[in-house]
Amino acid sequence: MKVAVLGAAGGIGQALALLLKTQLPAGSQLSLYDIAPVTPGVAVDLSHIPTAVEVKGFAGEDPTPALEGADVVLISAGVARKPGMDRSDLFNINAGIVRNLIEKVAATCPKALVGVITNPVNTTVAIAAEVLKKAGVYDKNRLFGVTTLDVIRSETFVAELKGLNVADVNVNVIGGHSGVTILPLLSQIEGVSFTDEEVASLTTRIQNAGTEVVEAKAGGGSATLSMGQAACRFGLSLVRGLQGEENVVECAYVDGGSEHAEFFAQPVVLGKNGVEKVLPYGEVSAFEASARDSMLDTLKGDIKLGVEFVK
Ligand SMILES: NC(=O)C1=CN([C@@H]2O[C@H](COP(=O)(O)OP(=O)(O)OC[C@H]3O[C@@H](n4cnc5c(N)ncnc54)[C@H](O)[C@@H]3O)[C@@H](O)[C@H]2O)C=CC1
Ligand SMILES: O=C([O-])CC(=O)C(=O)O
Repeated sequence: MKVAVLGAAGGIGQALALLLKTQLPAGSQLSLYDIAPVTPGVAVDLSHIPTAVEVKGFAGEDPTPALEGADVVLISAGVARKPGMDRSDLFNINAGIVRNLIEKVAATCPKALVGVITNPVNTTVAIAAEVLKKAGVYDKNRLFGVTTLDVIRSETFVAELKGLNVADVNVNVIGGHSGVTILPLLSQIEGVSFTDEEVASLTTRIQNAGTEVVEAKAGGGSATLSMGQAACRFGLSLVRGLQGEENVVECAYVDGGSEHAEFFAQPVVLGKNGVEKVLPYGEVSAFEASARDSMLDTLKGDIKLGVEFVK
């Protein structure tokens, strides 16, 4: 199994690479690429950790050598937010970065499962899809916006609030990955009840959790360590699916035939070809139905921006 990380010298990339070096199945290859010249050094550094995962690092303008033979590609290349910025403020720089990297994916490893972390995810995934379509290699089951950070945050915050063992808490988060498009389905959590005030404040906290980190880091970037963990969880789930494990389920932002929007985050079963099945997200409360319906204009606008960028 070969996993490539693009943006591997960055805050997320290095955390993710470390976790993958220690957690990928024995015999895997980890391929690290970033424009930063330090990247081969990051790979040498990681290669001294005694696990049966081979690490190689590549720097420079062309990601092709890093992508050859990749089964999974995780992309965190791009710029991160500073206080006062919205995720959509990253579009001007990150749209072009994602487009260029996906062009190389299309040419080098078109069958790879691709997880896009780079913000604004609602838009960069639409860009990736359009680039893959242009190249004639688009397979909607192989492209994912990584929204796992919203899931692990929801699980953490719910467990804290209710005094639960976080390992027992599972939360589906649907929609997209910014502001009001992030919708945790708190009403579905088994054995837990919330007051209306708790639902409203917890939902807002989960939607603004990225900003919470951006402000706390005071100009030093956005979430990197929790995102490294989230991306590792998602990447390992992609690998487990590819290896034929059954019942691997994650929420992800996919082109899954949703009635709501062209791309929509919801639970999917992962398998040998990526998305094996899109699962219904189940019953929602009146609060959640209203939040879902009122996010759709924003989400569709974000998607349209990505489609138009490539056209
Ligand atoms: N999906 C999600 O839940 C989350 C997404 N993010 C996003 O992830 C992205 C990366 O964040 P960080 O790692 O904190 O940023 P960072 O600035 O620490 O790292 C980004 C890396 O990308 C590299 N890079 C820039 N252009 C490149 C290119 N053309 N090819 C290859 N590498 C390139 C840079 O050299 C740098 O090493 C940001 O867009 C951020 O908003 C951050 C947190 C959560
Ligand atoms: O908020 C940001 O800019 C980074 C991000 O996507 C998150 O932490 O959820």
